[in-house]
Amino acid sequence: MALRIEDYALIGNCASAALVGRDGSIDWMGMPRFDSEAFFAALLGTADNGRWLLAPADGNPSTARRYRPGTLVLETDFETDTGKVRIIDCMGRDGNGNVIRVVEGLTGSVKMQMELVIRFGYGLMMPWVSRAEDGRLTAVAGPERLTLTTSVEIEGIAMRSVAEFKVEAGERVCFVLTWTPSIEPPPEPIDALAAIETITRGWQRWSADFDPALFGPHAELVLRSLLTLKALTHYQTGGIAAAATTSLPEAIGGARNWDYRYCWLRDATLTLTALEKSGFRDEARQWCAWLRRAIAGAPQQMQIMYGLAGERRLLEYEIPWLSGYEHSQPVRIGNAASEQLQLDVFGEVMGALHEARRLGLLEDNWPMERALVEHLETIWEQPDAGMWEIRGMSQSFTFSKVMVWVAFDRAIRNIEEFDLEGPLERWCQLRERLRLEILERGFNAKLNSFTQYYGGEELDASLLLIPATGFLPADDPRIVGTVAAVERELLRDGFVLRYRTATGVDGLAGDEGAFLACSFWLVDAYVGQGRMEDARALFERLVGLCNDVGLLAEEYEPRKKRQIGNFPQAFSHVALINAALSLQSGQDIAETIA
Ligand SMILES: OC[C@H]1O[C@H](O[C@H]2O[C@H](CO)[C@@H](O)[C@H](O)[C@H]2O)[C@H](O)[C@@H](O)[C@@H]1O
Repeated sequence: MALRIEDYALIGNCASAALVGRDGSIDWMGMPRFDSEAFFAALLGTADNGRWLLAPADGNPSTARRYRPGTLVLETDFETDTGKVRIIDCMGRDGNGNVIRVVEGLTGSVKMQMELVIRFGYGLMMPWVSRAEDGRLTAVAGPERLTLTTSVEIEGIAMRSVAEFKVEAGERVCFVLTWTPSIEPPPEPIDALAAIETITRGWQRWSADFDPALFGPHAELVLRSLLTLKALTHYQTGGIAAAATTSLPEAIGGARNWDYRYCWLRDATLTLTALEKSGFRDEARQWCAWLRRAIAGAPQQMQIMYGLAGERRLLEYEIPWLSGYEHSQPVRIGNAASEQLQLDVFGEVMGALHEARRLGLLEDNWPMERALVEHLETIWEQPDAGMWEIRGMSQSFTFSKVMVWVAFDRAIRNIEEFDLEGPLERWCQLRERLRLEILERGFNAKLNSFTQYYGGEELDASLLLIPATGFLPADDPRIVGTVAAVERELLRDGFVLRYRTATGVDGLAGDEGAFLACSFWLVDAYVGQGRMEDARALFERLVGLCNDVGLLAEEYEPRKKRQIGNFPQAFSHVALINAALSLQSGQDIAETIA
């Protein structure tokens, strides 16, 4: 069985990623892209679905792990009765991507085991494993090839490649697993030790732009969050994956299991804002370029999410041969949310592009934005699936309408601030009409709160974001009332739920945990209302949920005290960064969505 989600750490090369367990097993990985078919899929099944174990052979070693500061180079120390070893894990881009694993003897002598089980096609396809002319192990199935370079003697036993070897203090044993298309020549061998140092320096150069003073006492965790966002950003395309995994469940044993290895405009736009506010302008520029390419075309065909290079067909299907994380089924590939109408996305896109223009990162894009807003004029009154991507009946979600307001507002500001052409008066009238409509139909005076959707009586954590849009300030009595209502209705064991699943609004069976981003938004709301003690206390509680290497999944199950949902998730880390920023500056994140 796979480990607890928080027992994994992320390594990656800004094109694909892998999860390394505390036990030394890489249980999730595909190459060359985040959304490639995994060849290690034990995370969602068993060891027979592919994994790469490298660990002491005997006993029950104690482990401690960390990233090298400012990098995605992971060090796991194993202490046994006979000695101590360190495994250094990281990924590079030699070939079409590789994993480098080095066992370093620290003290004594440790007997090690290695078990490599490659199953291409999400844990299903057994490859043909053979020796290349130079003696290296190669595994081929159809279009894919993996090549293992090591000095260790490997045996094939029961469809697995295994080895046992001893590591003495001061000794280093290297393994490099490289992915290449099978039609290309095998990869050139590399110097693993030199590559690790180069990769370390590359990440540290990136981290050098980080200014801890902006973030206060938890600056180190913020840097880890930024590194995680960077790791989820595809270096060539600029597309940002929402998470490194598919189908880690929102409730253990449940069916709310989705594929997050794609680029959501919402998540990515918020990621861009967090990166930019943290001083990482190049990423912001790259993202703008990605966005322009992805949404280029007919505005009515804009999607809420795309593949990493802007691919549009993300057909959702189930893969029944994987038993699911702790038997949480189904395991899904692709995501049908790509076909939904989610009106908030227009606000996020227009907000991000307006901000990019203000920062001088955007030129000549206005005709496309104008076309998008003109299209929005024709559809904004429709009910939608909302930012939570419900699969039940569409509704007029209040937050969606607020984000429609944002889209018109930023379009107007673009015209006014940058002297651009557009139907200013018509859009001003629409914006005002929306404002009045939202205040009338999205606010319930009896509850003294905004509601999940027009005319409803339920709460929704997305409403906590209203001050960040500029629609109303954080200290407006209607916002204060909404925050109080969220505290009353959506807090579970001190963490915020997205909404009450029991109402059936999402059309899905079962429950889910507390959505971590929402709890961070409550921190922002407290800061906005000057409730600094509450803000600090909640923030401390939340950062206490980060695993030993600073990573967060999408959700937390307070009763079982464990992380759940896809991992690590950009949304959670973006919210952590913004909350740290707002706590440090002592004010709400006015217009984070802009
Ligand atoms: O729970 C239902 C939905 O869950 C996923 O969506 C969530 O993750 C997205 C990516 O981080 C985020 O943008 C969205 O706001 C979240 O609700 C899933 O992708 C959906 O298909 C599913 O309906």
